[in-house]
Amino acid sequence: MAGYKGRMGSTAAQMVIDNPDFELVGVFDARSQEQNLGEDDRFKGQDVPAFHDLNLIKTDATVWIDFTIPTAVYENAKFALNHGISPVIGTTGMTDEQVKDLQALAKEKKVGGLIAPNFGISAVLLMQFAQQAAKYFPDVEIIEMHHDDKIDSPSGTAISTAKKIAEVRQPKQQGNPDATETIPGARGAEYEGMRIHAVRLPGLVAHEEVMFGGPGEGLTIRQDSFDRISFMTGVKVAVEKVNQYHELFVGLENLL
Ligand SMILES: NC(=O)C1=CN([C@@H]2O[C@H](COP(=O)(O)OP(=O)(O)OC[C@H]3O[C@@H](n4cnc5c(N)ncnc54)[C@H](OP(=O)(O)O)[C@@H]3O)[C@@H](O)[C@H]2O)C=CC1
Ligand SMILES: O=C(O)C1=N[C@H](C(=O)O)C[C@H](O)C1
Repeated sequence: MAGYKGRMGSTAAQMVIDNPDFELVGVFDARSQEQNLGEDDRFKGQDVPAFHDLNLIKTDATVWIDFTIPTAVYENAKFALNHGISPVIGTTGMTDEQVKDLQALAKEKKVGGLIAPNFGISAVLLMQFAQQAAKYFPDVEIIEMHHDDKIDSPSGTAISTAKKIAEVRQPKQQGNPDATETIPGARGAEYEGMRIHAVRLPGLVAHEEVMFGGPGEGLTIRQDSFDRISFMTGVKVAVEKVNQYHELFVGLENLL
């Protein structure tokens, strides 16, 4: 469990501990000085080795769960694949090239893995519904909303949503071609003509709206994660199934 000190990593570590079919055999966090998970007040009584240096990890783990940071996840996933450990990656922010590299490595090593920008069922369905709607409504704006500790934007879920829409939509510049921004950035990020907006506020967890517009009508699709427990069903499914495969999938829907 890489990132076990964090919001998602600690939630996922608890899910693994609580599941009689799983065994938590190690935790990894770059900055923590703990030698054992049990030193963390949230996990008193646990006896699980804690690692802090990728190169010093010795483990018989079969699955590597990663909820870390965008600048660390690629090397973490490469380590896992090179050691025959199936990565279950929730961490967002990798480049398309990094993902392609990991997929090639997984094929070479014949190790199954999953990168899922969102393990929430509501988010997986939102992305599928948005792709369906985009066939009829090419004008779309994505508004993702998260807690104000999130470091990356737009969210991996919003980027994944835009990519799924782009699969069924011709690139199209939206709005007035002569439009100007009185304040730079007012129209948000742009992806193949679509606009993506990132809201960061305390009190939020993870939410996304996809707004479509057409002549005289509109369609809004929304998903909400009110608690990080919402991601755990997807993580559990991924941990149970990923070893059955010999390639690295992108998107939880590939395992559902
Ligand atoms: N796919 C999904 O369903 C979801 C994905 N996410 C993604 O998960 C990631 C983590 O989110 P969140 O838990 O909120 O973030 P946090 O900042 O709470 O947790 C990140 C953790 O990673 C640790 N870390 C940093 N560098 C390394 C490293 N090199 N190796 C191991 N651990 C490291 C941090 O340690 P330290 O604090 O000591 O620096 C921290 O404990 C983000 O990319 C987010 O987008 C979040 C929710 C759902
Ligand atoms: O940082 C978060 O919290 C989340 N990040 C993921 C993303 O970037 O899409 C998934 C979810 O939205 C929560």
